[in-house]
Amino acid sequence: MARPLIQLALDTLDIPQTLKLASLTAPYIDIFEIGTPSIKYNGIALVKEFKKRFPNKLLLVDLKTMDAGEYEATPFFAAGADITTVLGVAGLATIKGVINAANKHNAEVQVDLINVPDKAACARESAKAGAQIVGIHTGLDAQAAGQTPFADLQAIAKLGLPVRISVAGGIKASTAQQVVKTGANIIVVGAAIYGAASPADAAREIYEQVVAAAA
Ligand SMILES: O=C([C@H](O)CO)[C@H](O)[C@H](O)COP(=O)(O)O
Repeated sequence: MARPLIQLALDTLDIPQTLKLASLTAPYIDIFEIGTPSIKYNGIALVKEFKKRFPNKLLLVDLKTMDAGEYEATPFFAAGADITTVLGVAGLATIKGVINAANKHNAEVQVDLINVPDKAACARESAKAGAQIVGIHTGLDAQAAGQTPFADLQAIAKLGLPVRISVAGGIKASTAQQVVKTGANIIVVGAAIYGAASPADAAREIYEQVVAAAA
């Protein structure tokens, strides 16, 4: 099996701290994600800064677009985003708008299935519309209420759709192998790395778990 990619969700608001985290963990990370709180707080300048500092990494900007898909996503692709996210609950017109923007910039779209009632239907429609990635996502607030992404990941993986599957929601070293074996192509990790005493060690441990599971 090809090794799934590891995505670091950078949800910290402080720019120097964010860039330091990225530098410390870079050997083990394939995709840097500028998290939703950070992109709202810091804006598009941070996208340009990341592209300049980490030209060899993929960059996902977690816009979680809800409306005006093409209009909102276009400047972020133009600034260097390789992937942006659009909410599944936004509906197909908005999803298609972000796909149009991505296609014009040779970039990709992730449809985030957070809080989508019928995730299978949304994943099918997103794949048909040309999205490259669907995201199984238990958000931070849902995690605090005890929810996990594992059952949804299993259900979507079973569909065998022509999209890559990303999984996010409290993933850590002890659950990394499980999500790889269930069929995730992109493993998103936030708090388990940025909240660790040693983010570099935490990232390396997750990398080793993903490599082992994919072997
Ligand atoms: O997307 C996220 C969340 O909605 C805040 O923007 C997180 O980045 C994502 O859930 C990954 O973080 P962890 O759950 O802490 O691993």
